[in-house]
Amino acid sequence: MEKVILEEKDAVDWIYRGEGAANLILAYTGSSPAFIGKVLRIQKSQRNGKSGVKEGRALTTHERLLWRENKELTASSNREILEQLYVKHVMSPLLGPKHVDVGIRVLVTKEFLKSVEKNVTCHRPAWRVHSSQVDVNRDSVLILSDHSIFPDGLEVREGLGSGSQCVICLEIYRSYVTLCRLEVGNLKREPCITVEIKPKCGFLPISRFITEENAVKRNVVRFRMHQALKLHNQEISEYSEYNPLDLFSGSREGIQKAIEALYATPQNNFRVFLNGSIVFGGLGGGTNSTTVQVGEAFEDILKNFIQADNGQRTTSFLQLVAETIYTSGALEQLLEVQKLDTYDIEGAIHAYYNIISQPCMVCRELSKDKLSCRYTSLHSIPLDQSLKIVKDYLIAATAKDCSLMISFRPKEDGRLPSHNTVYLGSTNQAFEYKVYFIDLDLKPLKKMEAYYELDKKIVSCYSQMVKTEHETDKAVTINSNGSVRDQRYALEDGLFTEGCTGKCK
Ligand SMILES: O=P(O)(O)O[C@@H]1[C@@H](OP(=O)(O)O)[C@H](OP(=O)(O)O)[C@H](O)[C@H](OP(=O)(O)O)[C@H]1OP(=O)(O)O
Ligand SMILES: Nc1ncnc2c1ncn2[C@@H]1O[C@H](COP(=O)(O)OP(=O)(O)OP(=O)(O)O)[C@@H](O)[C@H]1O
Ligand SMILES: [Zn+2]
Repeated sequence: MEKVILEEKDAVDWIYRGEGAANLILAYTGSSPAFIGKVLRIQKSQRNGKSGVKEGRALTTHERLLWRENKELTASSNREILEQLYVKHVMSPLLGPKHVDVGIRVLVTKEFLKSVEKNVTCHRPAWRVHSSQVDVNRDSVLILSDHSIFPDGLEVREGLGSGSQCVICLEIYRSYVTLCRLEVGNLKREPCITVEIKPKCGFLPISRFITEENAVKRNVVRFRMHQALKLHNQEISEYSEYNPLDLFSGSREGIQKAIEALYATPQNNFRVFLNGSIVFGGLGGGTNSTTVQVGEAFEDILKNFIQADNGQRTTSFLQLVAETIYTSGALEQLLEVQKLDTYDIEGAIHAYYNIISQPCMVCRELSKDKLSCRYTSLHSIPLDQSLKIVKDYLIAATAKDCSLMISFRPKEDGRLPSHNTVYLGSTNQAFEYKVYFIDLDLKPLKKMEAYYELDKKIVSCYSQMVKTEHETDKAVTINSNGSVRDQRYALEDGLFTEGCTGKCK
């Protein structure tokens, strides 16, 4: 595989699958056994004249200091290779290698990247096209397993010659393919359904470095507070019902509640794919991503998958997802990694200034009465301790931002199971499943100040919203179970004006 170089002629075999802020994901439609069942992860650059979303250089001087104990990382002179090494040597051991695909880098020509860019543009959400493009200055891309299919179930049908039109997907192929774009990942005998979840932070911080005015952070989970700011910035149109504390609760009931809430308000936290094609949730990532929800038709999509009466399939499917999360235990591992953030940004930011040997901007801004020795003492800790605090904070940041892909296929009697099995009691069906973490990127050290600023904005916006709400005594409804109804936060935009100081990013 190392010797392979993807050239212009190969671009036609790769079709748009999805994207996030930094990467484009393409699925393979060609016939090379080396690529069947794989996706390409290609880095993008911003359309603002900068050379790349993430700088081409590997680690900065201060990052070298930060990661000095991880020799594999500091030895790398190239950011792309570094990203992969970070997943391999830092995140994979922490999350469990069976849930992480480190991938393989393959060389690409500039013409390949240019051609890919041209081919996929019409499939990308316009707002993503507007803000980013394929970074054609990269000389390699990452090949990963396609987590939304079970490639060992593929049946290769008779190929399509160059110039022929496929009767299934109606595309005219410019080179020979054995699987059309819709067939890649399409299991002939049984369908594969994949759920993608971006769980975000699953615990309440208890750090003693959280100031009194931010004490609300100890009681309200970050995701829910962030919703207020996103609503204010019109990045979302309604308040999510999802509470990460439920998903990470470790209880069947809590997980089930979280999955139902994600289904009700998916935003960029929940997507469903059928044989690799998105059938529920937003395409292209981001909270304002193109919506391709199918509403009630989702029942129909589940027809060949969940053996239940019409109207009952979605419920059973959500049960299956919840049961799998409970059984796999993957989220327990993820939570442990997230909890490496023990100081909270309000503590870690001081250690950051120690590392970069700059006067602490936070201590400088805290008025004398608020500047307790709790913070000043952080400036006299040994450098090693500062390095550990910030390193752990950044690892936790990766774990708070990654996603989980869970794929299912019905278990077949004749086939030796190659994956774990989960049983769905309501339909009396057994499924094979696999669970993978994706997007385990290294967070740059220089983001620490932005993290601190965003944290302040989130708390400020949320606190202002609650204050206004109490003052106006409106929109608080009590559910039959006694809990306060979440949608009360979907208040008019005008209510946020005082507390919110700007954009969240
Ligand atoms: O800061 P957050 O919690 O909003 O997370 C960012 C995500 O926003 P979200 O709230 O999940 O919609 C954001 O997701 P979207 O682009 O909004 O889909 C990114 O994942 C971002 O990471 P990076 O800058 O691409 O490395 C994420 O930034 P990090 O904080 O993980 O660095
Ligand atoms: N290995 C994979 N198999 C199948 N689909 C994938 C895979 N990796 C990513 N995807 C799809 O592509 C989308 C974008 O990928 P990814 O999260 O890696 O991009 P990103 O730019 O790093 O995201 P972010 O905005 O969080 O930085 C994912 O949300 C997922 O739907
Ligand atoms: Zn300080």
